Amino acid sequence: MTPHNHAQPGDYAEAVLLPGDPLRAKWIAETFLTDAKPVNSVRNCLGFTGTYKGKRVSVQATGMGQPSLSIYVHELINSYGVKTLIRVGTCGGLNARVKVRDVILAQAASTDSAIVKDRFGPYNFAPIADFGLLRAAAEKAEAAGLKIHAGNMLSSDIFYHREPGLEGYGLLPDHGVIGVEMEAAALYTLAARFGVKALAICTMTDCLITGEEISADARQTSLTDMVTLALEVAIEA
Ligand SMILES: O=P(O)(O)O[C@H]1O[C@H](CO)[C@@H](O)[C@H]1O
Ligand SMILES: O=c1cc[nH]c(=O)[nH]1
Repeated sequence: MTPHNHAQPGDYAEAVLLPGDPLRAKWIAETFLTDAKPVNSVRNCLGFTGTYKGKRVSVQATGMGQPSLSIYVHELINSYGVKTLIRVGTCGGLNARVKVRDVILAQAASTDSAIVKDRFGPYNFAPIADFGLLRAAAEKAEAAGLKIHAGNMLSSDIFYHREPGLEGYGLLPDHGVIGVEMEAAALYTLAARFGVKALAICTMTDCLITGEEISADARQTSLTDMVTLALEVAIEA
């Protein structure tokens, strides 16, 4: 069907979860979905469709970074008719309020990426989450007693900055940017361009202030909270 996806038309549900990691996509399909079937394995960027609480839902890995996510998201929207895209990612923490294992809803996504900046000429476009998805996620998290933070995420093209810790992020932490990952701004920009809904939910796995990192076991548990929240939002979108 596309250079990056051999799924057939109709293979994807209208709502798709988007982890960066293909093995996280497999884990989500095997752990949370009923009757999950593989729909894509081109480049090992795995995709699956199954059901959650009786509703059809898919999961598709995007790889790391905004160019990679943009390819998968562009094709999911334009070749497979996907209408709701929810990223389920990991992120670094830029604010002392956010503790490892906390879940962040990316209300907006700042970026250093040319993939967003170069599109709008003299304007600074503000990539934002779909308000309905954001509100649903906040309400469901609260009802479940899950601690969340909603705020401005940084989607950076750079994982390893030259400067250590927070120094690589300039004035952003002082302006309320609470976490750093590598995809949400491109996801929000594509969703805006094609008139579909998107939200990025991330678990904070490494704090750039304290250096604290999440263990493999704890990571699994925390990702369960995030994935369950994303699935609950996806089936009602
Ligand atoms: O865990 P994922 O979803 O891949 O997200 C984060 O992890 C990767 C970097 O380690 C980047 O893709 C970043 O956005
Ligand atoms: O992109 C990412 C993801 C996790 N931690 C970081 O510092 N950056």
